[in-house]
Amino acid sequence: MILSEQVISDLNGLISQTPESIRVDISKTINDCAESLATVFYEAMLQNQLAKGFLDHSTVKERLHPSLARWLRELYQYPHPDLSALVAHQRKVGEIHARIRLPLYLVARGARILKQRAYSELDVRFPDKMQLSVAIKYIGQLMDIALEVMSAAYERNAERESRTDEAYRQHAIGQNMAAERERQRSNLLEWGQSVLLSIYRNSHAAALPRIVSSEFGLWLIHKGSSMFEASPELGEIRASMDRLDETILPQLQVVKAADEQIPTLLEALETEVDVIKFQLASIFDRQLEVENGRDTLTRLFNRRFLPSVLSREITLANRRGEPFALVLIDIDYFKVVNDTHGHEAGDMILQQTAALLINTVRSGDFVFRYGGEEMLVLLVEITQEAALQVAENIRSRIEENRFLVGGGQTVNVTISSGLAVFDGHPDYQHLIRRADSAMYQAKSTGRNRICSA
Ligand SMILES: Nc1nc2c(ncn2[C@@H]2O[C@H](COP(=O)(O)OP(=O)(O)OP(=O)(O)O)[C@@H](O)[C@H]2O)c(=O)[nH]1
Repeated sequence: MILSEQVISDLNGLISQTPESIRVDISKTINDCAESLATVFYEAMLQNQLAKGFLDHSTVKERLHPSLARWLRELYQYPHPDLSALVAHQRKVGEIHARIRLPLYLVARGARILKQRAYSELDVRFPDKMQLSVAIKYIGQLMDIALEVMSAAYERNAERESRTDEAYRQHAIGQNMAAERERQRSNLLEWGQSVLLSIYRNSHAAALPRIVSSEFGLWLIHKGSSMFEASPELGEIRASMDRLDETILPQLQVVKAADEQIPTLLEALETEVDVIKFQLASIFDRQLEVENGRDTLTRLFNRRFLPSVLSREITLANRRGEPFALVLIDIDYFKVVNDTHGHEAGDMILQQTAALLINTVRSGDFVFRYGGEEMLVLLVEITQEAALQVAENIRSRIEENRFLVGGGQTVNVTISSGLAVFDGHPDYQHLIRRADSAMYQAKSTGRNRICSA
């Protein structure tokens, strides 16, 4: 049964369980106090700092109050003219909440406030305790059902929006990073020069160009911040920009051409520009490294994509009833290999290990570079027995392989693996933790072996 059918059947159940006389009285009660409920709701929500951000706009204020009162009257109307229209309306409300990105917990908080207030109204209107308890149940359950429909619609929409956000981010990232890096670097330097030129020409008393409105500043705020979302460098760049615009430029603005303060201020300006230059280079370099989600050394999938892939595989495994498996692989004594043959040799071994893994698994499987010398293989639609077979195949092929390390030399390495088959737990971290402890068990029981979680 799809959600709306289920909900309509629940609504019908609730209505038929609740005596008509009570539904009539509730409808009257809510009708009478809808305005005051909306007022209480609004006052309580405005005390919440976050809710305030969503509601404290005059248009919202003017509209929300009457529309909340209308919504309450419709929800508790007697008789309900059309349940599917009522459900469709709740869905629409959920979609609006998703569009404005109103957090779900605030909606739940709002519903709680309304229920509490409505219950105290009922206390007055239903002196009979038995009737009061039926009325409370009716009010509470009906609001819970409305909330359930809203949440489902909310989730669907929020997911769609976040997919679009991600697609946009990927598109932005997909642009020519190397060219963009040079362009923004030169925009930044150009801004610095324009400040110097204004001072040199002594025309700076009028206005020095603020970095935030420069070509570089506009790019950073409108494009850079979505391309490099959540990078720590962004915060550093913004802080430097603020110091430039709020402290250094205003001071430069008021000094005279020959003022001896000028060199100190220009030095401070140069330092901030250097900070931005450095952070910008590091942010771009990291992004270039990620290059379409592949690790630059091994060309394997980057670990960054692991949560997305695992969440998707868990959904697929549940839907198709076919488990998948993780094999966490760690090269044994890799530090010794590095120390003996050099870091470059180590890099070459990592590359050859990655190629061997890719050539051993099916094309529907995934291979990630999990850490320095750790790789993670995700085997789709597989049983425990078959996964163990694949892991053993990988182990023996690595053991037998002669890895080239330059200068015509070859070395042998072994790996320790931890195998964990999806056990139905919805949190992917749980599966990774199981593979991880199995791998440690393989290490502690002698290496060059596979342990199952
Ligand atoms: N060449 C190279 N070495 C790396 C890379 N990433 C990590 N390493 C090295 O891998 C080594 C891992 O060492 P440890 O974690 O101590 O483990 P181990 O020597 O492999 O020993 P066991 O795992 O206990 O068998 C460290 O020396 C890292 O420097 C890389 O990209 N290239």
